[in-house]
Amino acid sequence: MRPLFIRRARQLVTLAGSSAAPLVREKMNDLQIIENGSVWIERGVIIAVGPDDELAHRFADRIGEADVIDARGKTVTPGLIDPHTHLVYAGSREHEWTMRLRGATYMEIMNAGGGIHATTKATREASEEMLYEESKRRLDLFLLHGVTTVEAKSGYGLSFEGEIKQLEVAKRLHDTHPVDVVSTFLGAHAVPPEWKDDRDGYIRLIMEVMIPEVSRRGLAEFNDVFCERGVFTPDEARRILEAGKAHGLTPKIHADEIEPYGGAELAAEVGAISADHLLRASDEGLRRMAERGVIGVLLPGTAFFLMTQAADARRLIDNGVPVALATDCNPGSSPTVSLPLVMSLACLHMRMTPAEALAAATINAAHAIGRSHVIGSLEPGKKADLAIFNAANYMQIMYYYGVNHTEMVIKDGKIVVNEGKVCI
Ligand SMILES: N=CN[C@@H](CCC(=O)O)C(=O)O
Ligand SMILES: [Zn+2]
Repeated sequence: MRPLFIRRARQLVTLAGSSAAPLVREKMNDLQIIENGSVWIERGVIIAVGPDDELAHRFADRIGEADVIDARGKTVTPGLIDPHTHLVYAGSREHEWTMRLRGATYMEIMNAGGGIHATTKATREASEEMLYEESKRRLDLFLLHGVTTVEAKSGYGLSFEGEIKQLEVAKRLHDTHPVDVVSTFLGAHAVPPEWKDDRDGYIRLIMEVMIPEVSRRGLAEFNDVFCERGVFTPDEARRILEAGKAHGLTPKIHADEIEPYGGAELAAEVGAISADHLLRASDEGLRRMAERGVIGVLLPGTAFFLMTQAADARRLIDNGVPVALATDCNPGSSPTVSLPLVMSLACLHMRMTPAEALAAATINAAHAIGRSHVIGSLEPGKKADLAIFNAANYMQIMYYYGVNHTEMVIKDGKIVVNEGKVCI
């Protein structure tokens, strides 16, 4: 494999120096930008990052053996990282969207057997092959938007076989697709209809059968619960998350999305790596999250698509909670793969600065999935995962909202998107 030399980026956004701890408060605005910057890559790893003249001098006698990418006029960033998706599912729910547009609420639709239950039915019925193909198409689209790593949750199987099938598909996608897929077990996404009259039986199935087997097979690193009134209570969530911990699965929580429910407090109590959604989190919950270093993963695309007030990102940032951003890609509340659009929404609906949004979708997102030592910034020794945007500066990636500026994506040192097309 020839070395790769990316040269003379108008802005090379490195986010260097934050691998040990996520960026918080004002530090989220410090992107460590190099003007006219270059990157030298060998065998999939970043070897050097710096001003072009410095690197041209250092590698002068090796430039001839390298593939050179001219990034003049472009903005180069770490590959974007999406730390909250429901990537693997079958079917779609546009008819429910129409019902919501006519006034039905998300929870009403779910309680009437639609929502998560509808996607669970479709996902259970899909063959592993169909599930793989549908999810692979979505993963291609993520890549085309500059995303090189996604977290992917199960939670549409809601049975032993169904959950394992989803996680197996996620693993196969990770093994076969350039985008890295990091798996989270979400057996506690909803109580499936067949367990309606014995919810404790379902919770015990999760704790005593699913979690041990998911862990034994190495199918997930994280364990998540949809902790919301009418779904799983904080006490139930605590039991499930503690059971996961006992089997080496790190907790994550869907917390305080629809009403204040103690999810943020629980995230801090169990030592979750992240608490996600947080639209209605209490001040006390956020204070405890900041104290324990729990990342707040915010999902402004979900609030936008559910037509509700977005999370108060400023309140999180001012309280010292490290913030990451994600698409929440799923067929019910956020059917998008565009992390750049989510970054625009973070600015427009949550008043994050473009710098904060980019930090939240790179290094802080890496922290939210326990990968900050390998991805999320452009530094020697890290994976060579980069996105090249047809934008004169990082702000334009978000300012021209709804436009996909991704021109090239480098994954593990290989060009996998060129001129806006997947070229694997
Ligand atoms: N809130 C719960 N889970 C998903 C939605 C899943 C669905 O509607 O299918 C979310 O994060 O928004
Ligand atoms: Zn979710």
